[in-house]
Amino acid sequence: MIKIIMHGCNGKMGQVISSLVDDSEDCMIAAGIDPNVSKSNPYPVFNKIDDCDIHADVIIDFSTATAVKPLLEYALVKQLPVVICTTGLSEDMIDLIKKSAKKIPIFFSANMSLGINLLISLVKRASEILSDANFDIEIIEKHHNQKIDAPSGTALALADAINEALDHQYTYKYDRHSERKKRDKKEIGIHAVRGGTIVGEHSVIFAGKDEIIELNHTAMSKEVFAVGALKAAKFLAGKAPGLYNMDHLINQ
Ligand SMILES: NC(=O)C1=CN([C@@H]2O[C@H](COP(=O)(O)OP(=O)(O)OC[C@H]3O[C@@H](n4cnc5c(N)ncnc54)[C@H](OP(=O)(O)O)[C@@H]3O)[C@@H](O)[C@H]2O)C=CC1
Ligand SMILES: O=C(O)C1=N[C@H](C(=O)O)C[C@H](O)C1
Repeated sequence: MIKIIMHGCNGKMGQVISSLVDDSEDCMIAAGIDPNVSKSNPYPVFNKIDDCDIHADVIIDFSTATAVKPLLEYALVKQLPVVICTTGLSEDMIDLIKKSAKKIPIFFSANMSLGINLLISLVKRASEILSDANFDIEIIEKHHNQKIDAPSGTALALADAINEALDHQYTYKYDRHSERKKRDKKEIGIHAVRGGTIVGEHSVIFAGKDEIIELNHTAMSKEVFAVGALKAAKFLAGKAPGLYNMDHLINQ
C-alpha cells in the first residue's frame, strides 16, 4: 500500500486524485496539504507542508508555483520522492528541481496525460521535416477560466521539444499584441485562450505555402492527468534519486 501526501489536496486536481484513490486498493492518501481547510477530508489536512508529521512514501503536487520551493525543502529533509505537476514555474525553480533531483527522486511533467507525450514526439518529427520546407510553427492552447498561468506548461514543453529538435535556433513569440512587423522565420508563436470549463486543448500548427498541418490534443476530463500522476507516484516510490518524466514511465 503506497502512502501519499497530496500537496494541494483541496484544489481541482487534488480532489480528482482523492476520489480516484478512494477506489484504489494499492494506494491511500496519508495526509493532505492545502491552505484551504474548509472542506472535510477523510485524511488529516495541514495548511503548510512544514506542519505535516505524517509518514508517507511519496508526495504528489498539484498546487501553485510559489508552493514548490517549500515543498522541495521538505522533501529533501524527509528524503521523500515527489511528483511535481504544478506549472507556471520560473527558470530558477526548474533549476532547483533539477538540483534537488540529485538527492531525491523527482518526477516532473507539465502534462501527465499519455496523449500529450505522444504529441510531443510527433511534433518533434514534424518540425524536423517541415522547418526545412519553410513551414511556420504556432502553438495555441485553450484552458478553463480558473487557470492562473499562461501560456500553459504544456505549450512551453511543446515549444521546448520543437526547439530542441531544431537545434535551439528558434525564439518564442507570446501573442502578437502591439506587433507592427511580419513574423520572423525562426520563431514559435505561442497563444493562450481562457474560457469556461475547457479542460485543456493544445494545437501545433505547421503553416506552409498553400498547405497546413495541425496536430491537436484535447483532454476530455481532469481524470487523465490524475491517472497519470498516480501511475507516476507508484513508479517513483522506492526509485533512486534522479529526474524522471513521462518517457521513463512509458518505457519502463
Ligand atoms: N501536470 C499536469 O498534468 C497538470 C498540471 N496542472 C497544474 O497543477 C496546478 C494545480 O491545478 P488545479 O488543481 O487546477 O488548481 P487549483 O487552484 O484548483 O488547486 C491548487 C490548490 O493548491 C492550493 N495551494 C495554494 N498554496 C498552497 C501551498 N502553499 N501548499 C499546498 N497547497 C497550496 C490552493 O489553495 P488556495 O485555492 O486556497 O490558494 C488550491 O487548493 C496548476 O499549476 C496547474 O496548471 C493541472 C492539471 C494537470
Ligand atoms: O491548469 C490546468 O488545468 C492544466 N495545466 C497544465 C498545463 O499548464 O499545461 C496541464 C493541463 O493542460 C491542464
